[in-house]
Amino acid sequence: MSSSYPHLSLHVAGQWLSAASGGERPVINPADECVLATLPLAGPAELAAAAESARRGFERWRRVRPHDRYVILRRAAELLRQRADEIATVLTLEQGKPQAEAKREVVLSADIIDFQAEEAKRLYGRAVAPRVDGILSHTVTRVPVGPVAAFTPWNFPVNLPSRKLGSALAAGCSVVLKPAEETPGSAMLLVRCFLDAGVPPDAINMVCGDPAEVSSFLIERPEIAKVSVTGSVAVGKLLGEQAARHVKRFTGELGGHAPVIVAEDMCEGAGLDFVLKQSVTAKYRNAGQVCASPIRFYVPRAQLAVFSERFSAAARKLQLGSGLDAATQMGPLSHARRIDDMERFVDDAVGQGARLLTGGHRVQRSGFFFEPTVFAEAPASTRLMQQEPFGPIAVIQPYDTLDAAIEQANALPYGLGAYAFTRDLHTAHRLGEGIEAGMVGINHFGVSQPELPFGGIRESGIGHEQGPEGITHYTEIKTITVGQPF
Ligand SMILES: NC(=O)C1=CN([C@@H]2O[C@H](COP(=O)(O)OP(=O)(O)OC[C@H]3O[C@@H](n4cnc5c(N)ncnc54)[C@H](O)[C@@H]3O)[C@@H](O)[C@H]2O)C=CC1
Ligand SMILES: O=Cc1ccc(S(=O)(=O)O)cc1
Repeated sequence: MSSSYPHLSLHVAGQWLSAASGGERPVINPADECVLATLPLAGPAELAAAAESARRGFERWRRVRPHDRYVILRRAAELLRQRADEIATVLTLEQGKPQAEAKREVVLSADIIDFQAEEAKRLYGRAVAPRVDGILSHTVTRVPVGPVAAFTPWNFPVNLPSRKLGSALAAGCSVVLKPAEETPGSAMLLVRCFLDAGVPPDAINMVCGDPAEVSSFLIERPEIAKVSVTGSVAVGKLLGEQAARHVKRFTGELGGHAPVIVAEDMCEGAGLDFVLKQSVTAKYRNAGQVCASPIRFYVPRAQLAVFSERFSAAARKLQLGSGLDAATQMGPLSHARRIDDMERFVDDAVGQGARLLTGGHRVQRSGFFFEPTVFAEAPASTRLMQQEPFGPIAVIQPYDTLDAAIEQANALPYGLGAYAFTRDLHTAHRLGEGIEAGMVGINHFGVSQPELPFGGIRESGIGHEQGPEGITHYTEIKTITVGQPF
């Protein structure tokens, strides 16, 4: 147990619960496999209480004026900033990423909440002129959708709940949050910031448990009006189907398989240095466990050898270690399942003839460490070219023409993040328009910003988070039309 890691509780009906009817499970430090704490798990009794609480919390919170919601949420963001060091340490302990990355995540989360808080004041409606006599007014407004069941994964345990809590609360919704069981500590500290800032205790519930049981239970509850999930395509489809069965609103931020097209004009000199530095940093950030992480790098065939060699050399140099060590550039994967999955991706790619340039193995030490791995020329039939590895594996592919590269980039049934590098404005437009994805970054990887909508097309998801669009997914449109009484 670590003294920097908190005692874990669930938050149900305004109470912090250190024990619950679903039993308990350990939370593991992925850097050394030691137990950090014991997490209580909700059973049906706590889940029902959480849903009922969210109903009560909604009735109260929806009546808080938008300006007052804004003040409370800005305060929550400020508390998050004040507590950033403490929360970042907890995040690193339970998730593994380097502490500086964890701190950036916490501070960025505060900015996300701030932006959505501001949007609470801008949920504008409109007045429409009646077309017939006897009608006084038509008013179209946006109202909060109701209590939200929010499911978030372990790769960004503060950022992803902040996106959902920030937008839902700004809109006037209450929330039952189920953070990942692997990373509940930092989510719990985030929830505390909202409560300490003045969000009514009934309006935020936090439960952990068996993920499938919790989601099935909550989605069926009549109190829950909307389901919001960040996770795999498979889990998104499952929860989306359950939500659709009850005609409940649904937002899904699901997986991707981000391509990176490097144009010929960026393949030498300072251009190539720039692309490689940005690409290796982005690829191995959070050990590749990012839904918009670059995966497939497309380079001109004549440049394949040089690009692959330099990319692999930079990947080999990355310093692996505990996220608490300031020298660490890449931490462990977040849990043991990821290591097994990496090995399956590697075995399948090697078995199908992809060229393994570096890495490919679990690091022989305690903790869930996997070598930064680079493949080249992987057949389209490999699992690596079809499913997101969600880990530190990159694949470098040759292309013959820019149109062929765009075609390959668009070949998968996903479309979340996509990237391209060029110094030519005309090519930048051609790539920006030709690549099919929710977010296309040209000459940089920073597509996720609090001010911009974050979301995917095709199987990568439904709806957006962040930006002015974020809050709208937690509202319904309501029209009130008033006629003369006689
Ligand atoms: N889009 C994203 O940010 C994320 C995507 N993923 C994807 O998921 C794949 C597998 O991840 P793993 O953690 O190994 O496996 P997993 O699929 O068991 O779990 C992924 C996340 O979904 C949650 N989950 C699983 N089943 C659920 C259910 N029925 N209801 C509600 N929540 C559920 C888990 O608690 C966990 O947080 C990754 O390879 C990656 O492709 C995972 C985490 C985040
Ligand atoms: O996994 C999705 C995800 C989470 C966070 C970010 S960012 O930190 O805002 O860049 C990007 C993708």
